[in-house]
Amino acid sequence: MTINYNKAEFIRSAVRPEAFIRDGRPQVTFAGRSNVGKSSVINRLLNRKNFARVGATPGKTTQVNYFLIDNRVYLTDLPGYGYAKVSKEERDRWGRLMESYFQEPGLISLGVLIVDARHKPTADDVTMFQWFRGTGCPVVVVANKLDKLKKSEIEPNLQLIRDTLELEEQDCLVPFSAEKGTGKNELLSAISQRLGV
Ligand SMILES: Nc1nc2c(ncn2[C@@H]2O[C@H](COP(=O)(O)OP(=O)(O)OP(=O)(O)O)[C@@H](O)[C@H]2O)c(=O)[nH]1
Repeated sequence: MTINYNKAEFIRSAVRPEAFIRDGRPQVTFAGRSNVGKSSVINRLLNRKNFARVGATPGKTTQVNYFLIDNRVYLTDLPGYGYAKVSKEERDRWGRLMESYFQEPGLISLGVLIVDARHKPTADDVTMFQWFRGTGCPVVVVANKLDKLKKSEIEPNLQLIRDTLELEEQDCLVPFSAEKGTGKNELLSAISQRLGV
């Protein structure tokens, strides 16, 4: 039975590893640089306007947010990274939380890394991709803000993303626009296919 993304509820924010959810349901984990449009992508998937936070002060909160979809699957929202104005203390807190998250076996069923379709992925994007890889889970890469590209720029930019992240044949790169809704169905079916639901 397909997942009903209209049935989504916020469960909790985890600021410490003790609060990570471990109840056996599959978890689809979203990560991305601050301001890449992660909240907008999540809102688009869930057919909501202001469900996941959009446009708040970038990088202000270091917490893992859990949304339960259709009572079956968690959408796990990792705190954004790479925001220059974050204090060292906040960055360290982020690092410790992520270390715990990625080190714990079996937490992630599927990784969704959101990058900016306009730019070469940053060193932080590459690191995050490798962390996902390191868990052994499948990873889907979403190239967001596609609407900001000229048609002629799309293919070269996607290739740059593939090359920089060293994507392999089986890896999925979904061109996406949270603004326009482009790529939504492709992303939903990539998720379903990889979760086997
Ligand atoms: N043109 C365009 N703008 C987008 C798109 N997705 C997001 N934005 C804009 O990008 C800005 C950042 O979006 P957010 O969804 O808040 O980004 P975020 O990654 O969740 O940011 P943090 O809260 O800092 O982690 C907002 O002004 C959005 O309206 C898109 O596909 N196209």
